[in-house]
Amino acid sequence: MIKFTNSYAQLGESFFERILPTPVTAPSLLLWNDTLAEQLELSNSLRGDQQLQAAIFSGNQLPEGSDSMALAYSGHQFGQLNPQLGDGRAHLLGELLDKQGRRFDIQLKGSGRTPYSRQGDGRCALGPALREYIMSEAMYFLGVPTSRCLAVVATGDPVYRESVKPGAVVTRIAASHIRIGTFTWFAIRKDLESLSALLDYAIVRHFPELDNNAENKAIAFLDAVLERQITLMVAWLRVGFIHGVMNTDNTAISGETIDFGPCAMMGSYHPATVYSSIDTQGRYAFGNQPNIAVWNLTRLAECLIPLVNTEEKQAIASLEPVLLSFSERFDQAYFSMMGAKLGIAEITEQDRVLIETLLESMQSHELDYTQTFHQLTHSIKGNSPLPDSCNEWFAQWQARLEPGSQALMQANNPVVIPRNHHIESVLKACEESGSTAPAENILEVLRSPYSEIAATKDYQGAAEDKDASYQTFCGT
Ligand SMILES: Nc1ncnc2c1ncn2[C@@H]1O[C@H](COP(=O)(O)OP(=O)(O)OP(=O)(O)O)[C@@H](O)[C@H]1O
Ligand SMILES: [Mg+2]
Repeated sequence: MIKFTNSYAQLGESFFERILPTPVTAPSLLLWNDTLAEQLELSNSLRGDQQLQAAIFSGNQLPEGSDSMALAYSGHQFGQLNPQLGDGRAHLLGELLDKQGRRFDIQLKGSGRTPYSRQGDGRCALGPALREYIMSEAMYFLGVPTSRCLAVVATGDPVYRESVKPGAVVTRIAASHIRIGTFTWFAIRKDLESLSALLDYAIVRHFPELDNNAENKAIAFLDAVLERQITLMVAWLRVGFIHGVMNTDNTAISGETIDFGPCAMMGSYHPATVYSSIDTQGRYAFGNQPNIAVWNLTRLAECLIPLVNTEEKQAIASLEPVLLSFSERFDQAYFSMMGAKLGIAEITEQDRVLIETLLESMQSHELDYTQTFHQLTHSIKGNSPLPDSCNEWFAQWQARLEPGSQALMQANNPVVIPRNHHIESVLKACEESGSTAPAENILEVLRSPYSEIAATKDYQGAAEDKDASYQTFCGT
């Protein structure tokens, strides 16, 4: 038996709608994350029974102890408030404790309509389900805080997008699904009781080190969420990740990456890199992500105002310094990370110049972000892999290196990332052949992104056109 617990359900009816997944015609298990299943102690109860796994993780069979629900949340989408979002195609089955006692949500995505579906069909196409699985797995092994996937189950039903696609349900595991938009849901409805209960719950679940009885707990909470967002942004910037749709409904309080809809990896270094077809203004461009994180945190701070002080002005005066601290704290964390990418453990003012100069050259020469740092890692005692105009920079950098530099660089510079064109061709191959072998092959490589295995070289190459024409799409 799966040992579900349902702590979120205890928050009460204003937080969700109880709703069962809609059954599918012919569930068949495509991907199964054995290590994750093991970590969640699921393996014994499922006994490697693929039919049972397919039945449960398509939504056809509700496991005992599960309390299936769609969660309520709002969200600022591209800066505009959408008060009425919520899980329109997802069902939280319940929570599981892993071997270390950490609590995780088990959620189906693509599992049918809910009261929050609006015009949507509640479904997910196979390609995006596989994409979410592969990308989140890659991020996890790159060392980026992220939700993960346990399974992808084909439904046997068509989904209607720009063309007819095979449908799938993806099972997501996350530290929780509390989003900034969850706070917004209650704040804009002026439901202070629920808002306050949500804050208490989020503190217990994600920040147990904070004192839930402290008078200033909302401020301490904002500070803790902000710290996790800084860690997340720095991790994204380290590996070249572009989330693509950093709306407040896609920003988890836990600080994990969630929603891999239109995400992509940057090829050639340029802070303005955008691949999402709907992000015409570059709001969610690679280098703009930290700015958006602050923007999103400001929306969270607004929700917290009534919990800080009945005097709005005083509440704002207490919350504002936390938001204002982002810039300096992020700056420190960012340059420290970039220093590590260059093998420098403790960076100085001069090192900052060294970092910025390199980035400028990479931008003007359109150098590949991942390949350049990987090559630098291997050129510590060798020749420069950079264009001749960077020779002076290269000499300065080499002179700055320390005994631990190479190990530091190896730990911070992946040898392989889930490159856009490789991911797309894997998804296409899976869709056309009906086999998941191409996905399993790339996953094997992406699960050791800091060391080269036999197949790594097949996935290291940049796209011929440097992704100039690459586009990602939302709502798939
Ligand atoms: N096919 C669909 N049917 C119903 N609702 C949908 C569908 N696709 C997206 N939505 C809803 O639209 C909103 C925005 O979608 P978005 O693409 O950000 O999220 P998502 O990928 O579905 O889910 P998540 O953020 O949980 O990963 C969400 O409320 C989502 O539930
Ligand atoms: Mg979303």
